[in-house]
Amino acid sequence: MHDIATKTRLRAELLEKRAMMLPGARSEAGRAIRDALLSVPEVEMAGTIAAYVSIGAEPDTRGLLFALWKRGAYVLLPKLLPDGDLDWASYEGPDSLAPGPRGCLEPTEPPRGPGAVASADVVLAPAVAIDRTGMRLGRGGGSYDRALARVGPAILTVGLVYDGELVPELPAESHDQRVRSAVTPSGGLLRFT
Ligand SMILES: Nc1nc2c(c(=O)[nH]1)N(C=O)[C@@H](CNc1ccc(C(=O)N[C@@H](CCC(=O)O)C(=O)O)cc1)CN2
Ligand SMILES: Nc1ncnc2c1ncn2[C@@H]1O[C@H](COP(=O)(O)OP(=O)(O)OP(=O)(O)O)[C@@H](O)[C@H]1O
Repeated sequence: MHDIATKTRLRAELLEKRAMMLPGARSEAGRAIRDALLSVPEVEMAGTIAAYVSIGAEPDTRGLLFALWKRGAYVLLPKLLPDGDLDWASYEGPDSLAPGPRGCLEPTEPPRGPGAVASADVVLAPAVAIDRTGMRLGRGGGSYDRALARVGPAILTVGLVYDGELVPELPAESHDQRVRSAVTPSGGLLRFT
């Protein structure tokens, strides 16, 4: 199979493009994505939302996290486990974060276990690219493949990407989990199902 090599190459190309973005692009994209997500009905209704703290050149999620928290939603954030799986703990504002592995900012609240993601009404996932079927390319740890496999079939899952990262087709391996929607700064929420 060439799929793994294709994914590795695509991931490197797309991350290189992100690294060349102008200063301000991350926060501008983050604001557009925040505004789009805050008006999605499932997000407006959600009691619990699984999200993540952006790192590197990802679209900035910090304003979104703050807005969700201020609105009274229970926000769960991932903590990377040594085997690549994700544990989850609650966000209690910007001061409830501390540096974790791989450049991540992680919640300092007590972890609730890898199964806690199943209690979320909406799950937001980082992505490097998403295709027209919802297939998602991540950082290559398989962390979100494992987390998304625990999420019920009726739950809205959303991949967050820049405009140019919605691509026609990504290679799919058997363990890959699709997201049910993607959000981009210019396109807003795009549902796949
Ligand atoms: N913001 C964010 N949080 C996340 C993820 C993610 O992709 N993004 N993860 C998704 O599974 C999990 C953590 N897994 C990660 C795997 C690899 C790297 C990584 O390659 N880090 C770079 C530095 C960051 C950058 O500059 O882009 C590195 O180590 O070189 C980061 C997180 C859970 N939390
Ligand atoms: N359920 C699982 N249990 C253990 N390992 C897994 C599981 N799912 C995927 N993996 C492993 O994770 C590795 C990376 O897979 P892949 O390239 O699809 O990650 P990704 O979706 O890009 O990354 P991520 O989900 O962390 O953002 C693969 O080697 C795969 O074997």
